This record gives sequence, structure tokens and C-alpha cells, in this order.
Amino acid sequence: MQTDSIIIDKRPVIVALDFDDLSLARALVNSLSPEKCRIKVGKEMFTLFGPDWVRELVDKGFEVFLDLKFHDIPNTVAKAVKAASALGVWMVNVHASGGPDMIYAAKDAALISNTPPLLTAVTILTSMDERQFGAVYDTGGIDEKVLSLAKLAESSGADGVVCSAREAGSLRRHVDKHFCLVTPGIRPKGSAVNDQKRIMTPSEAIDAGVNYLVVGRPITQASLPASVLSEINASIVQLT
Ligand SMILES: O=c1ccn([C@@H]2O[C@H](COP(=O)(O)O)[C@@H](O)[C@H]2O)c(=O)[nH]1
Repeated sequence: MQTDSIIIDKRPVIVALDFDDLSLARALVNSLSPEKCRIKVGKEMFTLFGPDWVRELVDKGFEVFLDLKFHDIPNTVAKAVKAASALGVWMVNVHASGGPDMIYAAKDAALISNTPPLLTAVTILTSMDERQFGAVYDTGGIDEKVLSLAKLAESSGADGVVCSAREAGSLRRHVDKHFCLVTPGIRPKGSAVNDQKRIMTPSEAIDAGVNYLVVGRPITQASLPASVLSEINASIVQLT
């Protein structure tokens, strides 16, 4: 994949913090630098520790992706995005399947902030394979659905999508070069796959045209998380 026309961030790794213990999460964060990565706070930590935890990370200088995947009526999602934006986060997200009105409302709400976060839309979860997909959707396949949801997200004002790196090559041929691709399901060679189904290595993902790599357990469950992050950064530095 020709990556020269795509804007590739110098810090493409977003570390997914999924912890139920604040002290452990703090210890990990203290071993990381905002110059080397961003941080993702998801449903578990936000439910347990709330906005204060997000503010703490922002105050430490991290750009935070608040991954709450809003999916509701436009008015409710807009108010949730407004509240998230007030925390000073860098990225928020919604489910693309919430539809164009919901995505527009989310984008409008984000833009009210003095420092508007990027708005991304989740396409098909990276934990789904064709069998899981078929249990939810009657027709088509994952690639086709990810593409149609990405086009919907783009035409409804989102700044990018959350998808798997496996779809990145195809998406790159159909979306604007500024439209960002955020990909969980990243697994360095030899890492445990866990519950992820559509995976790629960090270098494969960057080569496919991904902008941001979401990496959780391969870093957070490692005995030396900062070393794993450095190895991932080193494996992609020649591509960025
Ligand atoms: O499609 C999606 C959307 C979000 N996620 C989130 O990303 C991380 C991945 O963590 P790993 O430990 O690297 O598997 C996790 O917080 C998910 O909630 C996703 O995996 N897939």
C-alpha cells in the first residue's frame, strides 16, 4: 500500500487501558509517556472511575480516546458527546449503525467545544468473524458492511471509523485521505489473540493505511509494558 498520501501520525499507538484496579492502571500510566502513545479509556474504567480518571490522564498530558461507543437517539448522543468534549478528550466515538442523524448530531455537539475532539464511528467490532456477523445481519459480509458504514460515517461528518486493519486497504480506496482509520485487534507476532477475531500486526496495519493502532492486552498484560510499546513503535517507525 502506498502510504505517502496518507497523513500518518508520529504516535500511532493508542494504549487501551482496561483495568478494574486504579492503582495498577496508574502504575502503568506512570511508565508511559504522552510523547510515545495516546491512551484509550473504555466502558470498564469509565464506569468504575468516571470522569475524574479521564481528567487525571488529560492533566498528565495524554491525548485520551474516550471509547464509550455511544448508540442512542440523536439528542441523547449529542448531549453525551458534549459532556465528553468538556473533559478535554482527543477522540470520542459512536456506533455508525446509529444512523446519519445521530452521527451529525454527535459531530455538531463536538464542534461546540473550544477544543473539539475527533469523532469516530464504530463499524463492525473486531471481535466478530463472519459467523458472528451472520447471526446479526441477514445479508452481505463484513467487508461490504464495514465499507458501507464507513461511507455513511464519512458523509455524515465523522472524522474517521473504528474498524479492523484487515479492512483498511479497501477503505483507503474509497474514503478521503484525511478520514482516519482507528484499528483495535492489533496483535504483535506471537501475542495471544484473546477474544479478537480480525487481527493484524502493527506493521501490517500501518502498511495497510491505518492511522491509529489500538493496543490493549499485548501491552497492559506484559511484564514490561513500556518495552512492548517501544518495540511496537520501533517496528513501525520506518513505515511512518
Ligand atoms: O471493534 C472494536 C472496538 C473497540 N475495541 C476496544 O479496543 C480494545 C482492544 O483491546 P485488546 O486488549 O488489544 O484486545 C478494547 O478496549 C476494546 O474494548 C475492540 O477491541 N474492537
